[in-house]
Amino acid sequence: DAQQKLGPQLNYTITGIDAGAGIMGNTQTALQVYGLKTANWQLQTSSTAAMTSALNKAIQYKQPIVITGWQPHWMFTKYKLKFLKDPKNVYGKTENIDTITRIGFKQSNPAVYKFLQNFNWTPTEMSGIMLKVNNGIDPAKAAQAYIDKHPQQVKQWLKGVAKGHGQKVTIAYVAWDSEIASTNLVKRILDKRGYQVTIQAMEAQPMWAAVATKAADISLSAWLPNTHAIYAKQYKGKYVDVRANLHGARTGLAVPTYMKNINSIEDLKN
Ligand SMILES: C[SH](C)CC(=O)O
Repeated sequence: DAQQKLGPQLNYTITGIDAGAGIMGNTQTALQVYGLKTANWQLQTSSTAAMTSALNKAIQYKQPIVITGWQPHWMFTKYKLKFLKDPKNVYGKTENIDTITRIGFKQSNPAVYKFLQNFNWTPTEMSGIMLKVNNGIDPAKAAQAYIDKHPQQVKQWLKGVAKGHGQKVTIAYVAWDSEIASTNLVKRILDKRGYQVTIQAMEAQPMWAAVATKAADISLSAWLPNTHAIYAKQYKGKYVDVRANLHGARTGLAVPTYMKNINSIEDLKN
């Protein structure tokens, strides 16, 4: 009930995702700077799937829940959620999702590099594929459906991109819904253009390490300037930031809108 303190109702727990995600590091910082750690609050590490199923259950029973949330993501389409205000700006304002490559990729595969310079889309366009995959459609099929629906955009992305002859390309990503969408779309387009694309899912830190050690050629999943700042710093000089492939992303703590009296991270202490 509204009177009972939120902390005990939630066992002082924020429901998180995979440990290496930047949003998790930012949330640990938030626990410190908002004085929540001293108030017994903790961050539960799990996975995107576990977090979204906990969210689904809480909403089903109209129970309180605080999650690590981000846009673009289907959870904001499927459920009525709101970000908690972040007066200390721990999570930063809007984020970009950047495309990064290993050093030397432009020289070894100028055509695919050209594609990466062209590739960019909006949160709404990404959400189209994300929702299909969330509804159980195979990511490759959801990607093909996007290509069929956006022929002009795909033609633009392929402008000046020479056909491949089976050259191998490796894309590393983290299995967040947003990255499953972008990685499968780019794989599909480049495979059809004659390249042989392998996609590898891993945790965030190994993804950056894979590009930095040239184990992978590309990642479409660099959340910057804030969320992956720690990795960008750790691997400074060991990757090429080609461009933002999406603008207007965002991360933070989020709650269902029925939690009327919780509107800021500060309110968690009440
Ligand atoms: C969960 S967001 C997609 C990215 C991140 O937190 O590292």
